[in-house]
Amino acid sequence: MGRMNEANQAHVVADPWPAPVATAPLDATVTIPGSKSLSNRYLILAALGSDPVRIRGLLRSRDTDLMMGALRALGVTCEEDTDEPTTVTVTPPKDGVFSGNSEVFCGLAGTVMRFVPPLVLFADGPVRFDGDEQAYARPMEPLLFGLKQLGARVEYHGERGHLPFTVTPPEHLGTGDGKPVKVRVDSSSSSQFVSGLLLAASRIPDGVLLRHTGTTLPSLPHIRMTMEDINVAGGDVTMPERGRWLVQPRALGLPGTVTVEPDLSNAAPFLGAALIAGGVVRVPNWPAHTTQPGGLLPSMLHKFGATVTLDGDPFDEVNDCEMFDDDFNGTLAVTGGTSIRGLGELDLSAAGEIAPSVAAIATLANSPTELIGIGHLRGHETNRLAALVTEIERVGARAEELDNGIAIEPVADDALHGAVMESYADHRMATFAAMLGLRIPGIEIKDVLTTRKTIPDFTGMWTAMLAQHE
Ligand SMILES: O=C(O)C1=C[C@@H](OP(=O)(O)O)[C@@H](O)[C@H](O)C1
Ligand SMILES: C=C(OP(=O)(O)O)C(=O)O
Repeated sequence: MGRMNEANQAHVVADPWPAPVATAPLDATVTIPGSKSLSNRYLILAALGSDPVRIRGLLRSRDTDLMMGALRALGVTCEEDTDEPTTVTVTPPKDGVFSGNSEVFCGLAGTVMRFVPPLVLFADGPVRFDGDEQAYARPMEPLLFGLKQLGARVEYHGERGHLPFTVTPPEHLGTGDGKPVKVRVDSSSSSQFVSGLLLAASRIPDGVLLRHTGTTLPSLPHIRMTMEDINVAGGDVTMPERGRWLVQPRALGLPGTVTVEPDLSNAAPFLGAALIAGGVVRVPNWPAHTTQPGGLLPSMLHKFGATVTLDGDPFDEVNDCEMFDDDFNGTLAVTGGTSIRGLGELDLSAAGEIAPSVAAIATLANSPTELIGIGHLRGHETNRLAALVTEIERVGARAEELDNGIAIEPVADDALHGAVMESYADHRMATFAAMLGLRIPGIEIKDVLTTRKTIPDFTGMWTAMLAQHE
């Protein structure tokens, strides 16, 4: 049975949270917890190795607790340091074989439901996967189709192509003829199908040749992150052309200690606050080189009208990555101007997960913004395009759903008004509402604790940021 712990429960629903209004320009420094995407990749790669790996700066939130719960169900040990819960040592099963006849609970975590099923290829029996009821709507079929091409059997217990399901490992792995297994999947509804298959592929004898068959491919930085992390773990994965990956068979092993970067997508609401409330917000430990899509934020915030510096150097220079060593970390500082410029058309296909934060800034801009390339957000924690339109209109601004995105038309500040806003069990819809609340009095957010999906204490961090002002 999957472990019943706090992560297995969606969250405790309390009264709506009155979002604080910024009464003075900010002058805040905000330390952002570890990246969800890097934390959960390191946990998977450590589980696929043969020696213990110490992960420092691990995000401790619902999605990473669910990942550790999933790995424990498969026979992996995840042990947190007694005095530092963000340091966790992962020890893979002795013989590299994961425990079958087990159950994994995915909650609403895309990284758990897409990265863990491929581990069943190396298990000694079937594994049943389940999650929050809301997770039943999220697309799964392309990943499971990929696993079938690698020899696994899949049985659906509800709707075909969705949670809950059981994966049974194949009797033999690989082609046996010295050639990589050819796998074709349509990853247009989530990059996580490609990432999940790549993470496991190094352990398939003779390797894997993976091809994406769809016309669009979202979140390419997240796929590059997967490739980089696999290669850091001693793997050999290349992308000879866009939409095609070759994974050589390799024994994986992360370095003995790895350190997780701050979650740059979770930095977005805080940095965006500088534009909305005015003043300056600083985020320490900002990596000059990163595969996180949040690395696109400095240039985006600059276009919205912010002044952006890294360790005091102006944005134009910090954008020139040649200036910095690979492991350079600096303090990113974002200073708001007198008004926010709308961006016209902005393609967010590379960074869909920051769309709600970008939408909040665009709602308070002085001209329209169209966010495009994000049709796949309909399959995120909730249908984010529909949710954003509803919530933007709820406070009196105008928005429209497009085929592949959302058009936002700001209105005069005095046409905006407070409201009790829905969060749809979606951490980013809750932080979106908090951003609007900085400028619109009377916003209350239902179920704000849903932010625990990726931030352990969002309301505490938000209140502390507002307490630091000019
Ligand atoms: O691989 C990852 O860690 C992620 C990939 C993206 O998924 P999609 O490609 O489904 O948007 C992103 O939105 C998600 O938050 C995290
Ligand atoms: C889409 C997201 O999450 P998930 O990893 O559950 O897909 C997100 O965090 O914005």
